[in-house]
Amino acid sequence: ATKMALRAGLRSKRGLTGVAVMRMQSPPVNSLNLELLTDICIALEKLEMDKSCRGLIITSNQPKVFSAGLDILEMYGKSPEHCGEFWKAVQEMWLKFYGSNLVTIAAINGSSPAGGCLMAMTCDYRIMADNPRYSIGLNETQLGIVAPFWFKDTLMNTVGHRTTEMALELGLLYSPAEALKIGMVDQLVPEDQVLTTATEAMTKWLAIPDHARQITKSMIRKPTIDKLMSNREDDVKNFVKFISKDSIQKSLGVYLEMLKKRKA
Ligand SMILES: CC/C=C\C/C=C\C/C=C\C/C=C/C(=O)SCCNC(=O)CCNC(=O)[C@H](O)C(C)(C)COP(=O)(O)OP(=O)(O)OC[C@H]1O[C@@H](n2cnc3c(N)ncnc32)[C@H](O)[C@@H]1OP(=O)(O)O
Repeated sequence: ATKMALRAGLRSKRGLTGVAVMRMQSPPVNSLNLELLTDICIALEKLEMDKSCRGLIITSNQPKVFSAGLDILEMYGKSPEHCGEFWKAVQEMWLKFYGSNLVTIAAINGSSPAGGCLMAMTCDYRIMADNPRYSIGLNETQLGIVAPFWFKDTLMNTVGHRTTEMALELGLLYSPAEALKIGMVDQLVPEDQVLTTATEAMTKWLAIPDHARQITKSMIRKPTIDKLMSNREDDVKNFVKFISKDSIQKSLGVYLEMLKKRKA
């Protein structure tokens, strides 16, 4: 049987129709592996084609974690072919979310490093649980790897040039309060109110006529999307070449060990 990695459904509670809630549920930490990325893309594609759907809230069913980012095990000790397939799925997820016609809101109910932060930043609006134990940011350099240009562009479009320099070069993970201050997230609320607040925010976004909002969104995001679209294959090649290096594989191995030791 295939594992359901997420649930998506149209809700009509409290008069909010046409809004899907996608809950990532890939234990233990919603790391984005090929299966979860594929499930997310298929679900989003279906919603995008469903004329009754206007908005999507993405959240996590796992305690304390929104998403741990890309699954390191998909990039560690794997063949170049596998790494290439994986990277195409990461690109696909980003392209679908960043270019979505739906109103997309991230209800960030836990930590969200690296690819998890990227996913949240593709959304139109971000609400995070106000818990100082949680963190969010693009921490790739701390793993000895380099966030590709479209991760960098997404961050720059969200928080600006100077903050991106600091955030990316140092691989900073921010507390919710810090993330709010730099504009990485838009709102903080107590943990048990993240989803209800996302629903309230959605009402505001849905009050705008879809066509006007969609054209405006596309006008702002299209240049960034086109940049990857016209470089997809080279980006895959660069990734495979980079990730296959012995030195990079070694860094990933050390990082994985560190994660395990930290737990012990
Ligand atoms: C020139 C440029 C060209 C091309 C580009 C090249 C390269 C760029 C490539 C990729 C970009 C990468 C993006 C990423 O997203 S990399 C992933 C980064 N993620 C992290 O650093 C997060 C690591 N995890 C954590 O910090 C914590 O797990 C977390 C805070 C999320 C949750 O903490 P908690 O205490 O609740 O759980 P843990 O006990 O730490 O973890 C449970 C279990 O899960 C394993 N784990 C955690 N995260 C990952 C992950 N991202 N991938 C795989 N596995 C993960 C962890 O080891 C534990 O495993 P086990 O001990 O076996 O139970």
